[in-house]
Amino acid sequence: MPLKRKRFLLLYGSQTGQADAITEEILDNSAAHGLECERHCLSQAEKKFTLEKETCVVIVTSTTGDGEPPETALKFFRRLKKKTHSSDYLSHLNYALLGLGDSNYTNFCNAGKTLDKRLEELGAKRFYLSGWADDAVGLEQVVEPWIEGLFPALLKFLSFNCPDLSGTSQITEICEIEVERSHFDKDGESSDKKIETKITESNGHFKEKESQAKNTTDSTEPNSDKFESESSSTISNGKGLNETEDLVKHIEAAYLSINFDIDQDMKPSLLPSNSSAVTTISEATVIRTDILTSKEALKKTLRLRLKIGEEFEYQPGDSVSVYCQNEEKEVEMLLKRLNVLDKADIICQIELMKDTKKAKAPIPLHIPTITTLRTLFTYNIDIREPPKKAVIRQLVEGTTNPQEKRRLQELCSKQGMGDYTSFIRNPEISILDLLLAFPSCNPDVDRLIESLPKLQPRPYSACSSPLKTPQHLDIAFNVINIPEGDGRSFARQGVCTGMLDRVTNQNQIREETTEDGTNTEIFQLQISARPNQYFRLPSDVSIPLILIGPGTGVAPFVGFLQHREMQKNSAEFADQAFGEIFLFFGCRNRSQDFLFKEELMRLQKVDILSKLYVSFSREAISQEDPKYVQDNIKSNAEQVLQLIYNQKAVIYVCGDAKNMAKDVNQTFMKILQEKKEMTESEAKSFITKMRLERRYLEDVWT
Ligand SMILES: Cc1cc2nc3c(=O)[nH]c(=O)nc-3n(C[C@H](O)[C@H](O)[C@H](O)COP(=O)(O)O)c2cc1C
Repeated sequence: MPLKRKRFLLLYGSQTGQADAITEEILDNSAAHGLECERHCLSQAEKKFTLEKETCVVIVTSTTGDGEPPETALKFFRRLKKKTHSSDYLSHLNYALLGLGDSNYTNFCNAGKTLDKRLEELGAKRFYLSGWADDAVGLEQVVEPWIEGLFPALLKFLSFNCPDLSGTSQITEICEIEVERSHFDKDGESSDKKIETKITESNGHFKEKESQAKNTTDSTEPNSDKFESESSSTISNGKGLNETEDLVKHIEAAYLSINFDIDQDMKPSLLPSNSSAVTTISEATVIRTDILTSKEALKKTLRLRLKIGEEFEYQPGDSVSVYCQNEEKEVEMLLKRLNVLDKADIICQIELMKDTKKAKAPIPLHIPTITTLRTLFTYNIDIREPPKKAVIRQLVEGTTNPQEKRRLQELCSKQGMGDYTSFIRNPEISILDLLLAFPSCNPDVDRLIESLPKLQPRPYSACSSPLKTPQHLDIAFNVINIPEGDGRSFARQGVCTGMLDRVTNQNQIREETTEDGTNTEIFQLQISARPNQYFRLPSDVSIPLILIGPGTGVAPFVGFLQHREMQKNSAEFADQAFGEIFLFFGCRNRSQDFLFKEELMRLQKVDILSKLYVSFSREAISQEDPKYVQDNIKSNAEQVLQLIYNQKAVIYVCGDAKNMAKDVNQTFMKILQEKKEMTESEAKSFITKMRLERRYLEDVWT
């Protein structure tokens, strides 16, 4: 009788596909370690798996929104949260947890951390140290060592707990695993030091012993040259090719094949039939496009008016996901570089390879089975995202020139982590850039389809109110322009903002007007609603609002203000007192990028907006002139604190997470210390309390 393989359950909660891809990798590695792995999305709880029946689970979950679990995991989290669960509810369960997050957000890895805490509260035991991977510095810095250490931990745990092997159900032996990981303190602040963490398990408890080690990523500086520069010797550290090869992980087993020998009358589909399993996709028509910035402005900001169907529901504060497509020219260049231009428009079928060695390989959810290569690379696959190391590993296979091969090996090796960050991740190198820089690399298209990620829809905040324009929804965004250089072989626009700019180009209007405008049907878009559970107006209209949104961060607040205007004018709220609204907006220059200027001034005139504070960063001459939103918050500290203290105002922050949201937070800390004579820790607790009460809300992006 064949020996029964040791089994574990693998779960993922993913918003944009990274946790999904990471668990794919774990699944792929499981068979090689002689383990049986059952992988499910957290949305499948109670359908495909039940935690109550499991003994060993590995969970990878990201965080989204303002510290929330991915949408697909919400139900799972809610179920675990139930107060009726006893403290030994999951005492039979042993788990390993990897949280994905981004330390630019205040609640770093909050979903993972909340889950970790809850599992512990319910009696589950960790058999491996929880990892917190940071997208701000590169997930792989934690993910790779975490996965490397996971398998020995799993094998050790399952050996002692697998009845057919040891006959014991208790962990009796000390499990010692060494992992290197980036370290984050309790507040989610990223430390630039690499921590060597020694985990020692004894009777189900872990002790952490930390010693600082050198940060490997700071040894190389970005280099704008092609990749075969002298820096290759920096990575290889004097070691020969064979030694580097040892460190390149195995290539995932091939599992997809493209069949061109099919009925050419079949209709290719743009989206796979199962792509809308969780989300409802609706049609919207762009009926008006305004340029909100002047010709002289550094960036072009567009406002698009979308005609939506009755079924499309949203609230101010919500976002809308726009399904986008890659630029025609870029797709053409890539297909050409892959030597498949001659087959690009032939209808083909994407099939599972009959003899694949990949365990339980499904056709990825984002890939339609009947398609053409051009359709696939235009609508379904992300060709811009810097190639992950798994993709580079595949490129190594298809590369003939030894020097190029070696360089690619280095870039996806453990030692090449620093170079990967400097040369691929930071300059946002695309698969096409990489292929153009490595001319002897000719990968199989089938393999690339397997490993390139899904082209994700892009979220934009609604900047309108359904009360004011029930048939329309407005969005506003900067058109992203990325220059050539730093390894990028050509100048490009952002995938979605570039697409929206191109398709509306002929119909863009510059003067801002508040009238309904043209109703020419410009372009048909596919969209889905992305509700923002907390970033909403309070139902009590008497609560004052402090809105902080420089640049396009002001977008949701235009929706908030229009909504309040409609409420104020309606019979339903006739006898109600409305709370004050302060808006802190910031831009470079009043004549160039004062977005929604007319509309905001109108809203102030009709007394919806109580105070409009605008800072112009490029106009400030003296030290006293407010440069940024936080400067205006500081100079109006008394009034702001009065609203917060005496009237329980809600603070909303929207825009750049990297600098602005952090600076605003710091400013509130400072004014609380200065004006309310708090200590630093009291001010911190005050803001934390406001966050917990959902009175300090952020909708920020990196
Ligand atoms: C809209 C949005 C909101 C996010 N909010 C947070 C957050 O509050 N805390 C955090 O640590 N990471 C946050 N992130 C970062 C993601 O967790 C991180 O990029 C992760 O790798 C995504 O994994 P996924 O693709 O599996 O969802 C956010 C990302 C996006 C796009």
